[in-house]
Amino acid sequence: MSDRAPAVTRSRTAAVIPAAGRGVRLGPGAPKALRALSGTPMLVHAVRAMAASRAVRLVVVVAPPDGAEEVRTLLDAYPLTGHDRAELLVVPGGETRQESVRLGLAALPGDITTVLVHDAARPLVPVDTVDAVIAAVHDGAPAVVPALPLTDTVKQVAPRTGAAAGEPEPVVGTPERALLRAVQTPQGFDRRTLDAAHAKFAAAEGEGATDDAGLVERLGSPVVLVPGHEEAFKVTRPLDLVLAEAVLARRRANDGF
Ligand SMILES: Nc1ccn([C@@H]2O[C@H](COP(=O)(O)OP(=O)(O)OP(=O)(O)O)[C@@H](O)[C@H]2O)c(=O)n1
Ligand SMILES: C[C@](O)(CO)[C@H](O)COP(=O)(O)O
Repeated sequence: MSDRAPAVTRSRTAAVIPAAGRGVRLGPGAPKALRALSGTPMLVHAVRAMAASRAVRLVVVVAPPDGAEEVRTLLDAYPLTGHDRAELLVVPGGETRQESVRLGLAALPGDITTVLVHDAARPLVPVDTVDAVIAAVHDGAPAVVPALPLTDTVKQVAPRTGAAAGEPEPVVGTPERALLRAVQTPQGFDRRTLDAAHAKFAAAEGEGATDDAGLVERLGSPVVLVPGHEEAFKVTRPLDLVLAEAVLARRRANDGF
């Protein structure tokens, strides 16, 4: 666990965890955040990952719109202990990730100045990555994103409507891979910057903003990257569950996690 964040900043940093998605790409079953990894709900892993940072005083979990009570009950069964003892709030979410984050931000107390936004679907992010994001915000960056270089080459295609799935798609370009990064969460923000971005672009809900830093970019504010971590991958498809179980098994074997 990092001790980089001084105690004085602890009271001003909060994490918002959007956890209101269905997990359609994971296949049928409970909402994704409530599914178990090594016997513990994915959301609990994500909450612990945020609370593991000494800088994080409050974690706001954004639950499915009709599931806030169920999520509160679930989290009560996994109390935070020791270094992880942050305050926990649960609020109902919305129809899109952007709307869910906006509802989470609305629940933050007025004295919070630094906000992390972290997908429940990235349950295994290491605390050193969390602390690196927080440290960069505290050093003055208004928006900080953990990111990794790509391993696949990426092709660009033209926007198409009505094409059948699996139909061959014409390629229109190949962006230079060395200039691309795959971005993760937690993304960290100066609270006023993130509030302004969500307020200004609320009307654009569902129109292509796939992360919060993207809204800050649209504001014209600078966004910087810090190194991400391969264990911060997003559990999206069934194979990702296999990888997550393998990571947890390796952690147990290495250090009794
Ligand atoms: N209306 C929504 C949609 C998504 N999310 C959250 O945003 C994060 C990233 O979304 P994603 O991985 O796409 O999750 P789902 O939307 O659940 O997945 P899918 O698109 O496969 O249904 C997840 O923690 C998810 O719970 C949310 O809080 N509210
Ligand atoms: C925020 C994010 O995790 C950054 O990679 C990602 O954009 C979320 O996308 P999703 O389609 O909602 O999973």
